[in-house]
This record gives sequence, C-alpha cells and structure tokens, in this order.
Amino acid sequence: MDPPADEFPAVQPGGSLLLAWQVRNRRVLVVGGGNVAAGRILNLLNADALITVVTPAAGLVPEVAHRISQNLITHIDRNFLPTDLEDPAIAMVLTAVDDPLASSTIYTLCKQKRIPVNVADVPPECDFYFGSVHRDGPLQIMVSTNGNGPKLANIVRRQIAATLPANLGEAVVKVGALRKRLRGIAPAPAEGPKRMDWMTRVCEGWSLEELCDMNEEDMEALLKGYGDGVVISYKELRGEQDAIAEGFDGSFGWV
Ligand SMILES: C[C@@]1(CC(=O)O)C2=NC(=C\c3[nH]c(c(CCC(=O)O)c3CC(=O)O)Cc3[nH]c(c(CC(=O)O)c3CCC(=O)O)/C=C3\N/C(=C\2)[C@@H](CCC(=O)O)[C@]3(C)CC(=O)O)/[C@H]1CCC(=O)O
Ligand SMILES: NC(=O)c1ccc[n+]([C@@H]2O[C@H](COP(=O)([O-])OP(=O)(O)OC[C@H]3O[C@@H](n4cnc5c(N)ncnc54)[C@H](O)[C@@H]3O)[C@@H](O)[C@H]2O)c1
Repeated sequence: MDPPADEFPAVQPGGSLLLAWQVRNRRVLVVGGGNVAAGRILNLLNADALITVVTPAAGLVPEVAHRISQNLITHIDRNFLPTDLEDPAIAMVLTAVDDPLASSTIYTLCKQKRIPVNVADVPPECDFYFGSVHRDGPLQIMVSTNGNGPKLANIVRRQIAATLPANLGEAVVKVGALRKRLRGIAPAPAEGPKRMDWMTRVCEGWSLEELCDMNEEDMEALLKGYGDGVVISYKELRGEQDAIAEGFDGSFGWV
C-alpha cells in the first residue's frame, strides 16, 4: 500500500538547485570589464578562484582596473576570441558584455565544449543564475527569485540580514572550531553518529546570540561533557564562571 501523500516532503518543480560551488584554485574566464564584470570578479575572488578577464583595456571600469593592477586577476587586453576557450582548465565562463551577438556566440561555444556559463541578464543563456548574497565571514545566504525579480532578491536579502544577530559570522567560525576540536578528541569514524548528535544538541541548546559569545573556556567546558553525552547550557556555564570570578568556593558559606 502507498504511504499517505503527506508523509514525504512535497515536490515544488520550477526552482533552481542552490549549491555552494567550490571554485577555489579553479580557472574561471570572465568576458567584459564593466560594472557587472566587476561584481562577478568580486564574487569569484571571494571564492578563491583563479580568474582570467578578456576585455579591451579601454572599456575597463576603475574596479576591474584596480583588481588587474593588484595582480589579483590575469588580463587579456582584447575582445573575446573562440581560442580563449581552448584552455582545458577553464571550469566556468561568465560573460558581461554590452554586445548580445558576442554573448550568444560565447554561449554556443561554451555549450559545444560543455563549459558551464552565465550570460548576465540573459536567462535562456545561463546554466546557472547569480543571486543576492549576504556575507558574514564563512556565513553566506543567497536569495534567488528564479529570474522573477532580481531587485526583489536584493530587498529580501537585506531584510533577512537585518534580522540576524551581530557577529553571527563569528559564531559560525566558533562552531567550526568546536567541531574541529571534537573531531580531535573523538576522531573514530564509528563515533560519527554520537558526534553529530552532540553537535546538533549544542546548536539547538545554545541560542545564536550565545554561540556568538562562546569563548575558548566555554568550548573546553562543553567538550568535557562529550564523553557522557552531556551538553552544558550557556547559562549553567556562565553561572559557574561568574561564581568562580567572584571568588565562590562552592561551600555556600558552610565552612
Ligand atoms: C541578484 C543579482 C545577482 C548578480 O547579478 O550579482 C542578479 N541581478 C541583480 C540585479 C539586477 N538585475 C537587474 C536589475 C534591474 C531591476 C530588476 O529588473 O529587478 C537589478 C537591480 C539592481 O541593479 O540593483 C536586471 C535584470 N537581471 C536579469 C534580467 C533579465 C531578465 O529578467 O530577463 C534583467 C532585466 C533586464 C531588462 O529589463 O532589460 C537577470 C538575472 N539577474 C540575476 C541576478 C539572475 C536572477 C536572480 C533572481 O531572480 O533572483 C538572472 C536571471 C541571471 C543572472 O544575471 O545571473 C543582482 C542583485 C545583487 C544584489 O544587489 O544583491
Ligand atoms: N545583472 C545585473 O545586475 C545587470 C545590471 C546592469 C546591466 N546588466 C547587463 O550586463 C551586461 C554588462 O553590463 P555592464 O553594465 O557591465 O556593461 P558595460 O557596458 O559597462 O561593460 C561592457 C564591457 O564589455 C566589454 N566588451 C564588449 N564587447 C566585448 C567582447 N566582444 N569581448 C570582451 N569584452 C567586450 C566592454 O569593453 C566593457 O568593458 C549588459 O548586457 C547589461 O544589460 C546586468
């Protein structure tokens, strides 16, 4: 007998597959040197990609010229040529040129070579769309409207970001450090389920604000509970620490 329809998540076709694409040390070709290219280049630099920009120097906006002068990107000073796609290291192509014919040609060539491509503002010539991204250290939040309203994506992203605690990126860094230490004290693959259960209970038991405030000693104290499967709360921990800081000797005066 089939299970009831509401037992599994409902499928909502027509969306995008949102992924965190790892382009670190991979070659990306950017075509164009205007403001849109400048935005694409910043996104790529933030993801540690190796970037080649092909575009005439005469059409560079100051931001792209600055990246070139800082040696952060390789610049080929001319219009795009089909031979630019011959480097087998190219993992992705982004075009942002004010020439629809050139854009379409690049798109077709990329398809022939099976290179993923985004042609800025031409959805039918995109293997993937960009989105509006909030960045705070390792935390990234991307909003996509799936082509319906890019400006609305920007507004929704800023509204979401405004509700987040300050230093949330710092909290993410700390959780990362705690997970690393946990793997240090319990490295065995067989410990995986216990590690995951414990980390889940830390993340659920501590509020985002408390995680933001987590310090080295808190991490040490938390990890002491791991063996017995205990997750000490922030309040317990701070209560104890405050008591120690005030010279509390644990006797409640009965000495
Ligand atoms: C999110 C963001 C990321 C980025 O590009 O980095 C992005 N567009 C941004 C801004 C923006 N783009 C446009 C405006 C004018 C206002 C308006 O139209 O709303 C503004 C607002 C502004 O400039 O402030 C015009 C526009 N954009 C596209 C078309 C073509 C079409 O719709 O057919 C047209 C109409 C051209 C025309 O009418 O002639 C298409 C795309 N733009 C996308 C992404 C992809 C879908 C993402 C999604 O829907 O969620 C997609 C499909 C492909 C792609 O380019 O990857 C970035 C905001 C970043 C930020 O600030 O946070
Ligand atoms: N997604 C967005 O937010 C957004 C916003 C505005 C515009 N756009 C679109 O993105 C595209 C680029 O916008 P922009 O404001 O950066 O344009 P722009 O006119 O400022 O820059 C275009 C750049 O492309 C270069 N170029 C032109 N033909 C080229 C070729 N054959 N080979 C290499 N380089 C070439 C020019 O020299 C220039 O550097 C346009 O199609 C525009 O409609 C997108």
